[in-house]
Amino acid sequence: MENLKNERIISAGLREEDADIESSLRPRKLSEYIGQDKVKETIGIFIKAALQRGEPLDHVLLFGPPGLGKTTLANIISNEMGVNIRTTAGPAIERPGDLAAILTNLQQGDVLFIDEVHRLSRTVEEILYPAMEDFALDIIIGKGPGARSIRLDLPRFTLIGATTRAGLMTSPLRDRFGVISRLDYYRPADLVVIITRSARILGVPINSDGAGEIARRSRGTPRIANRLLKRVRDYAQVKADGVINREVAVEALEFFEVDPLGLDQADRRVLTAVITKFGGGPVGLETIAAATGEEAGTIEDVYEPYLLQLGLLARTQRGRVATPAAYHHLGLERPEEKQLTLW
Ligand SMILES: Nc1ncnc2c1ncn2[C@@H]1O[C@H](COP(=O)(O)OP(=O)(O)OP(=O)(O)O)[C@@H](O)[C@H]1O
Repeated sequence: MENLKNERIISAGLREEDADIESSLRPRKLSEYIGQDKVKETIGIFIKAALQRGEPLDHVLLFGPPGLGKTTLANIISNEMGVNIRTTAGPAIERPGDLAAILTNLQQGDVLFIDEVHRLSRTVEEILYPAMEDFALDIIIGKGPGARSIRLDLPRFTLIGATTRAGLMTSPLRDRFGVISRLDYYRPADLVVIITRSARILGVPINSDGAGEIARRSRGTPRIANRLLKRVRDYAQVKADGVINREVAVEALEFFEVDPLGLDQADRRVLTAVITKFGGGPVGLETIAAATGEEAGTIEDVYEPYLLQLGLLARTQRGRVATPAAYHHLGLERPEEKQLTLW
């Protein structure tokens, strides 16, 4: 499923093709971080207060869908605090010893960024509790009745945890973060600013209508916006004069089969099946899966969230239902309307 998610041009996950531009496009200062005003303001206040007191920043938990800028924000925080950042991810820390090694190598004030923090194992998490709370590491020496615990002091550090699934985190871990910030999908106007900035850095000529068209089809996600910009740039270079205006953007995105709402063919196939094969629903997930040749889990995790968010699909107790907006978007007639025309 991970693979399938990533095969799509509009997937929010990190793809190999993003790697070359992601680091060059990443804003370095809080003032360059676009959108997410509430999060930016909150973090800005905490950074300022910590700097004034000459103390490390409290632990920060960032949560929200992939590609919205959690890693970017963690790097900005360390930059603004003037400290080093050490980056790792939940699944990469397999044993308690791995985490102990990382923690004992930190300097005073350093940021430890743990992506996918909800995927830490319980035994690793238990090492983290005293580390976050008391800046201490409890080590057990020996085995059986003779075993004893010694406490090692750690430098005062800031843990920044990132997760797409805050609900999967244990509450003892969640409770140890002093600052919890939720990142939300970006408004098209913010994405226009991000796309225009990225185009400037990449040296791509674009006007505001061109940026607007890419923004509307980017699913509220900067990572997708930057990826679409790159694809449209190639198209503009080969099929037009290199300049991205609305016409070129529309043509290119249609060529890549990303429609005006940011849906690709796979999203439309699911939606069309609900309408044309099941009269618009309600229809169960398993039945949609059988009709489209996808797995039920994939539909639920990959396709459905964005369709629900756009209000094209609704979840009812009896199954999934296509909304009037879905008929409208696909240019299909609703059954009631058909009856009316018959009369
Ligand atoms: N607020 C922003 N302003 C400008 N660019 C942004 C912003 N947020 C993200 N980006 C761009 O989007 C790309 C993806 O961001 P980032 O890697 O931080 O996402 P993420 O939320 O950590 O995703 P994941 O958790 O999937 O790794 C970055 O290359 C960055 O250039």
